[in-house]
Amino acid sequence: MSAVRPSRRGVLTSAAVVGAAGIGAGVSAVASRPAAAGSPTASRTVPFHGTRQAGVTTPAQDSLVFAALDVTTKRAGDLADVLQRWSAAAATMTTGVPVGGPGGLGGAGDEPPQDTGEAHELPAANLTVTLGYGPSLFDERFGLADRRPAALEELPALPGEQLDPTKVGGDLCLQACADDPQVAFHAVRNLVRIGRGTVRVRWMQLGFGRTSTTSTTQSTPRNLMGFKDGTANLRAEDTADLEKFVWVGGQGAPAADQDWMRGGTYLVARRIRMLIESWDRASLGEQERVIGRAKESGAPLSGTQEFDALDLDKTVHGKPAIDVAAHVRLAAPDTNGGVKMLRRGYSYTDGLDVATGQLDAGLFFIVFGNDPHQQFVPVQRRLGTHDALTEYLKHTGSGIFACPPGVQRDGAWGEGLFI
Ligand SMILES: C=CC1=C(C)c2cc3[nH]c(cc4nc(cc5[nH]c(cc1n2)c(C)c5CCC(=O)O)C(CCC(=O)O)=C4C)c(C)c3C=C
Ligand SMILES: [Fe+2]
Repeated sequence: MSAVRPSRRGVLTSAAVVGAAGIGAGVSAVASRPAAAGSPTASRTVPFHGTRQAGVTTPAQDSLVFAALDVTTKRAGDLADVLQRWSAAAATMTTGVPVGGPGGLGGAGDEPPQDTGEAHELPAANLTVTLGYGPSLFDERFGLADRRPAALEELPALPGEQLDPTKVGGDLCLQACADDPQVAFHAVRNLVRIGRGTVRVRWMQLGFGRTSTTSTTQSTPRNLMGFKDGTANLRAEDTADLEKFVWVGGQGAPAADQDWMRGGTYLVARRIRMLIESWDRASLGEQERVIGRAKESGAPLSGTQEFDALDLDKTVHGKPAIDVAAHVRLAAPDTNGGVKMLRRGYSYTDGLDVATGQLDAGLFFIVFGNDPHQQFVPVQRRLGTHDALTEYLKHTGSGIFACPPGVQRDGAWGEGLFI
């Protein structure tokens, strides 16, 4: 019998998780169930309750299930009820326990069990569930028009995007992340089931590998272009920058214009298809010029080590070491008025695009910030116009959501708005 060796990424993540206990929406080392063999991180739990929602600064887990939903009722009370039931179910599932408690898979033989069952005996796998409200939730249906924060405005049309109308918007979003894809899927599936009759899924995206680092304890993963992604990201340990750029009303950030959003953040999601076949035909030199970093080491083309700072003024044989159209030059805070963001995206594939015979795969880009129209939007405008990477990308899905602050132990999602 061959022993199953934990993957290198798994080992690193495990160490990371232990080291990161207490950071941000802290990861607790309390195991709710025995860890599955060969799965060193799987028994870890991330507390659902706290001052911040989990799933923002939590060390990025391996898998994502993202769902945008529409509210199908006009009764605010029905939605409040679902949000309360969602809070209880999410709190339970994040400890590795079925919806409805330890007996949630059983019950009366003539009724469906409270829990669908596919995560039974799987560990909690660092499951986090993060809720967001879309701008459309603040239309006339629930009388919330004057409660919409100014920053929660629909994204404008952006250069070069080719959005699929079936992958845009949503009244609500649920971001479930876990180190086991079945645990993440189980969470969204059960919440959708609880919401039946009040909410319905508008669009959904599965992600299978993190493309960012959100803690100094994590190693840098690679995206589907084969490049290290997340090197220059904001991290849970960058507390002053998180206050300034991520948390609404944080120190050094603009004041919150709605009390219910203080301590929350905004999530922008972009489904970005990579034109993988073209990329794979590009030479190594061209790929590195386009990104502005070396493929193997991840070092900026102006340096030698992954974490060397970008030197945008350095020239080699009279030419900029980092090309004028390189992605990192055009995305860097130094060339964008100092703007920073917390990237927390995932690789995705939806198999074959039968219309073209090419792979439908790329990056499900998720970014958190306290003022997306001054952060994501201007940077993306610039990238969409000048970035050499744009030739290899197609933005096909999009959404913006306000993620309220965390839920206290005796509280529920929807507080300050519906409850
Ligand atoms: C609007 C913001 C951004 C989008 C959209 C975006 C898409 C995107 N990025 C990569 C690959 C890499 N990005 C890298 C760095 C990087 N990207 C952004 C912003 C967006 N990227 C920022 C702010 C940065 C950091 C720049 C800096 O300060 O140096 C890198 C380099 C490694 C890293 O620092 O993370 C890669 C690689 C892809 C493939 C992509 C769309 C599919
Ligand atoms: Fe990028």
